[in-house]
Amino acid sequence: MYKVNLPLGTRDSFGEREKKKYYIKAEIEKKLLVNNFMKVSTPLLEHKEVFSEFDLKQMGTYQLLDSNDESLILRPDLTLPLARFLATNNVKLPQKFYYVGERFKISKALSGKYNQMTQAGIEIVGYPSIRAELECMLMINQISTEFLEGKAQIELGHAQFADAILDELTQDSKLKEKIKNELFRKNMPKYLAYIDAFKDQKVYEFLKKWPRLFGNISWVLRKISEFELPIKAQQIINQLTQITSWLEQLPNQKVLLDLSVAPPQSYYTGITFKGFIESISDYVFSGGRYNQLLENFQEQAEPAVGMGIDLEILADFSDINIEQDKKNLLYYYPHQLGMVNQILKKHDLELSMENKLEDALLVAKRKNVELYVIDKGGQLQNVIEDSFD
Ligand SMILES: N[C@@H](Cc1c[nH]c[nH+]1)C(=O)O
Repeated sequence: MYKVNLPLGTRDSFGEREKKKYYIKAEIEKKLLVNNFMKVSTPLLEHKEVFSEFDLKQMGTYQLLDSNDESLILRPDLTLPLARFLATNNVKLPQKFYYVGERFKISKALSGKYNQMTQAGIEIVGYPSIRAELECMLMINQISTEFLEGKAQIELGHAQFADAILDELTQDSKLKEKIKNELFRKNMPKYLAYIDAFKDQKVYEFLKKWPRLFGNISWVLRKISEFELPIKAQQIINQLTQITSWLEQLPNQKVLLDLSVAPPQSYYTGITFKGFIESISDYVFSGGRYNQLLENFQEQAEPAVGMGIDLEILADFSDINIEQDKKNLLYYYPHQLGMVNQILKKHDLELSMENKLEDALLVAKRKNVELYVIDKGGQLQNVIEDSFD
């Protein structure tokens, strides 16, 4: 017997779930194509170096060897392959791109998570304007409204906020990393021990409150206004305050702010955002600005903003109902195949699979649809049950 069980962390997806996923994917793609996003498909496999940005072991990537014993990676992320693509193809910038594809990460055993996920994503490259971030957030709001009953909340952050605070305190980059680490993990005892060194400084009051500065946006902004921050940090706060006031105009959109969280990806350099629904821990949307990333692949940096959209979560948690019209059936004889071909161009019919007309009729009755046959003149005839009596 062949082995029939699947590798750990993988699954078959089929039937209603797969239909829902396909529908959502198609709707998102349609929206992006009409908005002039260019579709890009890159391979599942890339050279290891494309992901130098990541700690591949910690991330849990699949590594394979090609015929030259060279390490290849099953992509854990689709933004880095797109950056590699831009450096190797002469595509005109600025430009908006999108992709839909599989990504792979080995999750912890028994975590209940899958190692292969379909992700859609957009990358808006070459535009320094805040309009790039706003377009992503508008899209989160629209997808949430269409597929998640408006339940997705947006959580804003900034990849440089922590450095903007810590750069004013110390030049010791190792210490800065340690403080950030404990702050992001909300490990209070260790965090407090590290910041003790700055007890005599004005910013110490802020440092003590920092790990708790997340949640309702007006609450966080009110709290933070009690402190005098370094100029760069204050500029970030001003920018986030401004964006928040714009986001308030989106229908039904809850917005949160987290100033003590690690940026979702190491390559972000500016505003970051995640979209989540309350009942689940994984994010449906995750993105941010990454102005330096392209410099790793080519000479010139490019301003860029992008986000990933988790199609698995959308398929699992969307309650859209994909109503399918019931199709009437066509019973035909194999020698009528040419006529069938003509008829299907004009009529929306499903072909009966039964060999016998009476069986086809039984199926049609069970499905509560009409049954048609093709008469000698090539015309459709509705089959009336009495004809069998
Ligand atoms: N690649 C990121 C999402 C993203 C796209 N563009 C920028 N960020 C992720 O998977 O989290």
